[in-house]
Amino acid sequence: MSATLTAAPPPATRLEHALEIRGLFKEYTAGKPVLKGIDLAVAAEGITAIIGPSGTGKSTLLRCINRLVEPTRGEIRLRGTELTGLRGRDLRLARRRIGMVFQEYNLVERLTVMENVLSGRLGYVPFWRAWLRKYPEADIQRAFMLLDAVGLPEHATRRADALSGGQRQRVGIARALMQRPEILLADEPTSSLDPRTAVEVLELLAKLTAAENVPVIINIHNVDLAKRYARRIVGMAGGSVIFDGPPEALQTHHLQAIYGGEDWL
Ligand SMILES: Nc1ncnc2c1ncn2[C@@H]1O[C@H](COP(=O)(O)OP(=O)(O)OP(=O)(O)O)[C@@H](O)[C@H]1O
Repeated sequence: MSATLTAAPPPATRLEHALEIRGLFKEYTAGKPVLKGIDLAVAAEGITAIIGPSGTGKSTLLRCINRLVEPTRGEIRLRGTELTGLRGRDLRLARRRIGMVFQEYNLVERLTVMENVLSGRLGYVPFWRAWLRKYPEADIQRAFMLLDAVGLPEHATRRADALSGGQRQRVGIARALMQRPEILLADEPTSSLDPRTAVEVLELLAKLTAAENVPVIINIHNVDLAKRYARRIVGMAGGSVIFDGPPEALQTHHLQAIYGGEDWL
């Protein structure tokens, strides 16, 4: 199916978009595209949830945005900056504008919680400062503020490997916000967490990103959570966007089109 089932959210001017993706293709193997011409404009605020079956290209899409995966062709603009084709220093500068939260947290296990949060500034501080762990005082103050905001003020000096999954993901969120990103990408951030902790983590993510005016794109398997926290749902199937609209517009027949079949509903 190639047509999008529901019209995109109301038209907005270019300035209202944090990110614009046009005609994005990704082929890991020549001639076998995983992403088949994605067009997506992401508003400068709120959570956009990407749902879709395993293997449909959701992670590939997020990873094309921060160039962990090299797009085959197409355009990706972050507030006007074309990201595809950037190299070296320009790519590093662009990457620090994009925060990332991972399913498996990606913390440095042997470092403290505070050091992990401060590592969000690695793209900004000179190498020697990071090496000597001499971060500017303003960064340290902000790290304490963020640790407080994610509910872990008393854990600053604990090693990351001493934390629970939910606590680790809170550190992951604090680290991403430490970057002061212009957009935050979250790839299945709650898939490794129990249902209650997943809600707590999403609640926190929604609250903090709203407070800091950071738009979020989240890949998420749990459709109920997507509908609860996102202002926009993007449904992918077979490497294409086949639904794009507000949560209340997502109906059973859309889910059947996205995930296939009907016996599971
Ligand atoms: N590095 C890679 N090299 C080759 N193929 C890859 C690579 N990464 C992903 N793929 C393939 O691309 C397709 C899309 O994978 P991707 O991880 O983007 O899907 P997904 O929708 O995020 O899946 P899931 O929900 O299970 O995480 C899959 O067929 C996968 O096997």
